[in-house]
Amino acid sequence: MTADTAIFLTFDALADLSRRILRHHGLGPNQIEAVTRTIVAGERDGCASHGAYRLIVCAATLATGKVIRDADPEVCDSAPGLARVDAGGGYAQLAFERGLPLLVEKAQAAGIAALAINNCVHFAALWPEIEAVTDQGLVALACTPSHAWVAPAGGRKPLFGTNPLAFGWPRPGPYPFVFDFATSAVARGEIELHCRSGRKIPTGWGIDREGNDTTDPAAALAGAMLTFGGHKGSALSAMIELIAGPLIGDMTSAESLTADEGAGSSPIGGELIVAIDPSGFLGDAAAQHMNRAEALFEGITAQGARLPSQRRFAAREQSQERGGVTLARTLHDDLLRLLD
Ligand SMILES: NC(=O)C1=CN([C@@H]2O[C@H](COP(=O)(O)OP(=O)(O)OC[C@H]3O[C@@H](n4cnc5c(N)ncnc54)[C@H](OP(=O)(O)O)[C@@H]3O)[C@@H](O)[C@H]2O)C=CC1
Ligand SMILES: O=C(O)C1=NCCCC1
Repeated sequence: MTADTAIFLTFDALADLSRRILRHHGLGPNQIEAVTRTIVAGERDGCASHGAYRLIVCAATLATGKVIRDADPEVCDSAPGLARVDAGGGYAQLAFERGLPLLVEKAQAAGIAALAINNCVHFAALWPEIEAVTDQGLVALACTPSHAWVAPAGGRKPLFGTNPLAFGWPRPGPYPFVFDFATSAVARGEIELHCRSGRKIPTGWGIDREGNDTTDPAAALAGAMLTFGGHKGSALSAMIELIAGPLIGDMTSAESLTADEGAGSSPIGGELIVAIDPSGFLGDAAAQHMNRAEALFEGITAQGARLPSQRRFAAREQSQERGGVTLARTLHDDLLRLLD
């Protein structure tokens, strides 16, 4: 492992760098803005695997020709509780932004609604979307398949994606309750970052091509990743394959990898987002019951345990105080090279 120095970038400077890189690699203006918002948010919140590093992945994906660069997502009002966005082969971020108002309107009208994003390229963390829904006072759930990189518990060959599952609950104050995790032991991006910086990975994250435990990140990327929590993460991962794949008429992770044809793009397929309005079940009693939920959070933190996203929100506050983010110089250099 080699020592690395750091470089400070204001939020505007990082957004500007992101725009320049994405433009240089041919992405259209609306797509650039939506992607840039999540890149900056990820880095601001200390999410190294889904922040500025993703610009390297975006550039590689754009080079494969698998992203429709100027895709213009189309929203479709498909049923009283259902909305769809056809992402048109572009990134999921713009599709989500276009579909959000209809999802919120439907959840507020019916108490619950679901948004299916179809035909998108997905590389993002799910919490920005979750927070966009909880900002409207709604409970949120989101998931998406990826590429077949993860062995089912008891198996040794990749079948599932790293399939993130994210949940959000609106709370008084600035921050909702949010968790957002891969159903693999860790996001693939985290293993890629270990590979970049020459760090070993813990056992339990992946196995090599021969099915042996490995601490070598490159061997795990070439072999198979493992689910978190054994058969439990495996079952959740299967659920995500189903409800954000066939249920919404989109690809499983295995189908996404086949469609990739070895090009090395980010996953292609769909995402499912569900929004629930607490007053749908509770009417005027919603506030009273939402207060009871606060006792649960208090019960967690009173034991010295932390809430999921607490680290991320602390990182956000620190970034906001400083007005920007700190990037490893090696990463910054690699990003600048993307402009050559
Ligand atoms: N688009 C895609 O296809 C994919 C995207 N991803 C994204 O990758 C990201 C990282 O995933 P993953 O590596 O699994 O994430 P982590 O394991 O780092 O974190 C998962 C969640 O657990 C929380 N958490 C971590 N440690 C604790 C703790 N000690 N106590 C309480 N909560 C804790 C985190 O909060 P905190 O952030 O505060 O630490 C976070 O909400 C996610 O945002 C996910 O959406 C992953 C797979 C595929
Ligand atoms: O880190 C991961 O795992 C992934 N992130 C973006 C999309 C592919 C999987």
